Amino acid sequence: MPQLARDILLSLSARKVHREKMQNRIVKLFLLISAWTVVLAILLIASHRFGHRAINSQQLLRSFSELTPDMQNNRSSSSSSSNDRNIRKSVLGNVKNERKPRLPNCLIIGFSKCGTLALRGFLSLHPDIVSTLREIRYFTLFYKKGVEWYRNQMPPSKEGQVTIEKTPSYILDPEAIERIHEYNSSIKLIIIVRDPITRLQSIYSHTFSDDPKSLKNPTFKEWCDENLRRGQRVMHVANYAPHIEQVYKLFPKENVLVLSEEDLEENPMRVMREAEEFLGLKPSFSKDDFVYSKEKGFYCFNTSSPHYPEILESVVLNRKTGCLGSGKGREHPDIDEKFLKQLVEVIRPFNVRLFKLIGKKFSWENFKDSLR
Ligand SMILES: Nc1ncnc2c1ncn2[C@@H]1O[C@H](COP(=O)(O)OS(=O)(=O)O)[C@@H](OP(=O)(O)O)[C@H]1O
Repeated sequence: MPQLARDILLSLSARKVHREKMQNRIVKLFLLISAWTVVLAILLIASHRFGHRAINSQQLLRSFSELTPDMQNNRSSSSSSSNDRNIRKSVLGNVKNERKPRLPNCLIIGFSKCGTLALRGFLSLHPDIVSTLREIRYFTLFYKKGVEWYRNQMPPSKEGQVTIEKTPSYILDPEAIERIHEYNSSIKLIIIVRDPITRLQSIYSHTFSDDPKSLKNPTFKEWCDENLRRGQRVMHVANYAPHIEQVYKLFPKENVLVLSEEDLEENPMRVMREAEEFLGLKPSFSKDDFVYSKEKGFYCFNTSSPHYPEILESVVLNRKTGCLGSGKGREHPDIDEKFLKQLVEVIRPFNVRLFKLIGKKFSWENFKDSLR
C-alpha cells in the first residue's frame, strides 16, 4: 500500500474513534441534564406543595416586606399564581395571630377591696381578653424599669385581643394617672367602687386578718375614729370622687367605665355584658360560666364550663370549687347603729358628689334611706 493510502486510512480510523468519543460525551451530558431536570421538577413540585409550611413565617414575611409596595403589587397582580397570594395571606395571618406579650390596652385602676380581682378574673373568661395574673404596679412603683419591662410582664396575646392589667392603687396616685395618660391617652380604664362603709369594713378585716379575734385589735369604731382624727383612711377610702375627677381631667369619659362591686356580686353576667360593650368585644359570656356558691356567698367560676381550664392560667383560685381564695369574703365587723348613723352622715355628701360626677347611682345598702 502506498504511504498516502495508509495515512488516509489511519486518519479515518482516528476520526472514527474521536466521533465515538464525542457521541459518548453528548449522551452522558444529555443524561446528566435529564437527571437534573427530573430533580428540579421534583423539588419544584415539593416546594409548591409543602414549601410555605416549611419556611419560617417570619423569614417569609420579612422577604415580602423587603419588597417595595410597588413590587408587592406587581407581584400579586402580575403573578398568575394565586398561590403566592395565599402564601402571603397565610403568613400575614400567622404573624397577626402570633401570641406574644403586648402592652395593655385596658387597665383596672381601682379601687382596692371593691372586687377588682373577681372583675379581672371574670373578664378573662372572654376569648378576646387576656390579663396579668398579678398586679404589676408599673405606673406607681416600677415606672423607671421602662415600657419594655412592662410589656414583658404581660401574658402572650394575639393581635386584636384586649390585654388587661389591674393595679387598684393607680387611682390613688395622680402621678400614676398622668403617666398612664402619657403612655396611652386613648386607653380604656375600668374603675369599680363599693358602698364606702362596706369597703371600710373590708379593709378593717383585711388589716387584722392575721389574728382577727385578738383583743389587742381596736374595735371597728376605734379604728375609724382614729383614722377620722388623723383625717386619713375614712376620708380617703370613702371619698371616691376626687380620685375619679383626676381621671376625668385627662381621659374622655367614654373611655372610663365605672362599675359597682354590689352589681358584680349580684349579677356578674350583667356586669360582664357592660364591660364587653365598653371594650367593643363581641358578646361571649354565658350564664353557664358562673355558678353561685352558697358557702362562699359569691358567684364562682363554673368548673364544668368549657372555658374553665383556660381560666386557671389567669386567676389563682380554689381549683375544686372555682371560687377565689380565702382572702375574699372575710367576715366583716359589726357596726353599732349609732356609729353607723354617724358614718352615713359623714360619707353621704361624698356619694352625692360621686353620683353627680359619674352620672349614675348605685343602690348602696347603708345609704338606702339617706339617698332617696
Ligand atoms: N365573685 C366574687 N368572688 C370573690 N370576691 C368577690 C366577688 N365579687 C365581689 N367580691 C369582693 O371582692 C372583694 C375584694 O376586692 P378586691 O379583689 O378588689 O381586693 S384587693 O384590693 O385586690 O385586695 C371581697 O371583699 P371582702 O368580702 O371584704 O373580702 C369580696 O367582697
